[in-house]
Amino acid sequence: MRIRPHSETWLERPPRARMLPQLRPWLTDPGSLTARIRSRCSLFSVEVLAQRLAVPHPDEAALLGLRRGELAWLREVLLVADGVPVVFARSILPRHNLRGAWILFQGLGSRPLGAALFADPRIRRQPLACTCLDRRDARYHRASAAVAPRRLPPALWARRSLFGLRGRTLLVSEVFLPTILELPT
Ligand SMILES: C=C(O[C@@H]1C=C(C(=O)O)C=C[C@H]1O)C(=O)O
Repeated sequence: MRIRPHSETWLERPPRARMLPQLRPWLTDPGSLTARIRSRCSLFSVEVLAQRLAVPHPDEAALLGLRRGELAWLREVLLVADGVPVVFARSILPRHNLRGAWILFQGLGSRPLGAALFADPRIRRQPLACTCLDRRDARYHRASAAVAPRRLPPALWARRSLFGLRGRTLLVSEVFLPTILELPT
């Protein structure tokens, strides 16, 4: 089934009307998501799903200043709290960024990207934006495949932001699975 690129709208602030109040802090906390989850569970882990060259989603490419169809480094993971996946995360790094400052991307393995990003005072996070991804978006299906056979609701809230280090940029997107609400807010 071909999923046509869907141009969703990324909002600066989550709409109050369409969102469970307990989800809102997860979408707006500017700190490390890894740290926030770790502080709310006993056992945290990162399940690496993919780490390879790939063509970003059109709106990801636009945000990173890449041409449509231009390859970039993709890392997709599940953040797992006490054995339960709670976030599907997708990070995109332009290929020319891999050398030098961003070499960390390659050596991470199952260590959380956030632990490296937030440990470096030189790294700057740009403002968060959020959207609701549904079956029209290929990333919804990536998240759905990652958690199968667990079923997902028809739409998932997600957030994203750019990280910058010496003019190089990394785009981190985080899709919140319904199980995130089982953690203390
Ligand atoms: C940016 C962070 O890193 C988290 C860990 C990721 C990974 O290991 O690939 C990806 C996205 C984030 O949810 C964070 O902790 O805030």
